[in-house]
Amino acid sequence: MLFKGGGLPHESLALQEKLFGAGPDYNFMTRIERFKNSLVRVQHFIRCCARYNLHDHADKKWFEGVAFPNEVSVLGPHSGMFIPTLKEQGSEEQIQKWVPQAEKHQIMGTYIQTELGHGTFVRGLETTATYDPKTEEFILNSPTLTSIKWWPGGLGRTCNFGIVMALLYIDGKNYGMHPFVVQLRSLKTHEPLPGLTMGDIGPKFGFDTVDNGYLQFNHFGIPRENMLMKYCQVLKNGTYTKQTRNPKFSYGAMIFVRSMVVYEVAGQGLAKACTIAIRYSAIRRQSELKKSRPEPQILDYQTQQYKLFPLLALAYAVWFTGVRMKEIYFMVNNEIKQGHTERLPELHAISSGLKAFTTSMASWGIERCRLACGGHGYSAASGLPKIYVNATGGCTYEGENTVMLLQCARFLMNIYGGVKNGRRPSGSVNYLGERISSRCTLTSEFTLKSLADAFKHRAARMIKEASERLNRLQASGNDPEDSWNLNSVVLTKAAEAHCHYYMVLVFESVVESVEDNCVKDILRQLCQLLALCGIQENSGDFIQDGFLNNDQLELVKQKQLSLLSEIRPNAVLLVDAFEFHDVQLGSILGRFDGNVYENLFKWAKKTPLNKPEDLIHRLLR
Ligand SMILES: CCCCCCCCCC/C=C\CCCCCCCC(=O)SCCNC(=O)CCNC(=O)[C@H](O)C(C)(C)COP(=O)(O)OP(=O)(O)OC[C@H]1O[C@@H](n2cnc3c(N)ncnc32)[C@H](O)[C@@H]1OP(=O)(O)O
Ligand SMILES: Cc1cc2nc3c(=O)[nH]c(=O)nc-3n(C[C@H](O)[C@H](O)[C@H](O)COP(=O)(O)OP(=O)(O)OC[C@H]3O[C@@H](n4cnc5c(N)ncnc54)[C@H](O)[C@@H]3O)c2cc1C
Repeated sequence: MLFKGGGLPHESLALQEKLFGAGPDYNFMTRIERFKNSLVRVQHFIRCCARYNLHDHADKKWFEGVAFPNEVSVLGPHSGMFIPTLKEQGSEEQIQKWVPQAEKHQIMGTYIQTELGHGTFVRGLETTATYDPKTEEFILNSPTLTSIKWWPGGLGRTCNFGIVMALLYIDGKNYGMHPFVVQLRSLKTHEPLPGLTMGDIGPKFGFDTVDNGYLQFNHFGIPRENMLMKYCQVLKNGTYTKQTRNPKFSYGAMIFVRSMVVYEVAGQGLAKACTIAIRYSAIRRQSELKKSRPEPQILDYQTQQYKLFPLLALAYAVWFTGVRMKEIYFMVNNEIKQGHTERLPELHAISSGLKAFTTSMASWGIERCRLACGGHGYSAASGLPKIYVNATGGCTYEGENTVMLLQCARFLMNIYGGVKNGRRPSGSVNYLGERISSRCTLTSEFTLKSLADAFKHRAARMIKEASERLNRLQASGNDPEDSWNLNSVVLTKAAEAHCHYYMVLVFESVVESVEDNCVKDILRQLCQLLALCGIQENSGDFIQDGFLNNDQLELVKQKQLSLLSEIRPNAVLLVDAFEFHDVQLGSILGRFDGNVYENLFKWAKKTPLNKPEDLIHRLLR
């Protein structure tokens, strides 16, 4: 209950739905079967929403976790991007027109931005929306091969609507990228409308249950009222008006999803992988620690603990950081709605930075969990391959991670430059205005404060050095853009250090807020381990300026190792506390009842390759 709040009743309801709990095994299906199966589940999910009166997004999420374990369904882009963009960018009239239909799933939409030639560089998108005052229509067109829309989830076969991001042209003038609501398929026949060429982009690394698609416009007309007009309007006669506003408001959908991904993708994915690997390591016995004694649980090997417990600590850290990220998003978004846009740059920076930092760490961590399960980890029965291929998508979608770190760094450079000119920073960067001690206060006690301070020192120093290096590159004759590029590796590392500090700080604040002393002690150990592993893995950053010395580094190593033994008795309980149901884990290795071998054997017998009458059998006979 530490994590889930009021979610459990909905989860139990979802688990009672036979269609979600049973059915064919995902691992034995072809891609088309996986997709069809997911659609059947989507329809059943929609029926459940009506039956149980599920309107609140959080309530629906509990159902989705059971209905679509470790995968994204076409409901992801619909409820995560289509509806939020309508709500955030539409006028009151437009919201009234489309949101109720979308929420009742009478129309299904997606977010159509990326093109064959451009994903990262949004200003390089080529799709045009040209206003024709005679017909009062926007004419959408794909002028080049590279302008074909490519990737949007649900576009291939499912969605009948989409929000298309396109360059607005009026009277030959380009007004930049704007969002347009576009009907894509007939509501009667589900066929693509004339003027549209569309389909699925083909098999991918993961995301089998999503029909990521392509879309080419051939001078396709949509009514004037279909441009989302909360912030900008095109009047009937073609006059363009806009509220005084930040032009980056049209990037709002991206900030929203980035903010959600930290918890929904990185936090959940890594916590599930740790649950599987740690439970399995308590079941699996191998080799001998002492002659003539029973084989130990592999979790008793220090090296196994060294692989898994830092990841467990990371899973908790990312989970807590994800919860905090969501809170910050909703807080700042409310401020923005009331006209206070001051914190938008910080929100953009922290959501970009944390999205990148946590999805990269989680992706790496999930793969480590798989390796820690030995041979059985390589089997699809472990559930880990599916978790990995879907979670690692988060490193690319919604802004490729390096690019996102550079956006975070850009903000950090702006803030640091401001501090040099006497401005006081606030929020997540207020430490850049502090006098940071160059003396390390770490002692063998390793208080959370002293650990967080070490990360603060590292982030502040790396940001300062990145800024100074940028200035030096410019002073030596490089233009600002070349200087940025020549400094970009250093900049991404500074952004990572900032995010790392933020994560340690969030974890520390959670530990401080816990009242139960026993829980507090255990969480403190995890937080210490997270921080100590961070110091050791990045030790160069901490010793480069003499902040940490060799003796202290030795203490760090010793404490890390002693924490492994301290955490061991609680390790299984700590993953059980995530409260994932077996259905959500989709893993034989991670089963709650521990019946691993018996079920692996049953599962293997069911594999389609063992069916007697098939082509392979005839060929081999
Ligand atoms: C309770 C509710 C729960 C709901 C749950 C929802 C569930 C969601 C979870 C989802 C889980 C799974 C679903 C997954 C489904 C997959 C969906 C994937 C969808 C997509 O991928 S959509 C396509 C996404 N595309 C991108 O992200 C493109 C990335 N590129 C960019 O964003 C930009 O091009 C850029 C890299 C940021 C550069 O932009 P630009 O060139 O315009 O800007 P500059 O670099 O020149 O900077 C200028 C200036 O603007 C600032 N800035 C940039 N972006 C923003 C922004 N978004 N907001 C505010 N400010 C921004 C920048 O910092 C500069 O500022 P400065 O001049 O320095 O002050
Ligand atoms: C599973 C999945 C689902 C998706 N769903 C959607 C969707 O629903 N809707 C939608 O519109 N899009 C969607 N996308 C597209 C996605 O948003 C883009 O793929 C993503 O933004 C990355 O852009 P890109 O493909 O252009 O990468 P590229 O920019 O081509 O990246 C390639 C490499 O170039 C580097 N690079 C690029 N620019 C810079 C730079 N300025 N500085 C330094 N390095 C740089 C990157 O770091 C990376 O290493 C999806 C993608 C995936 C994988």
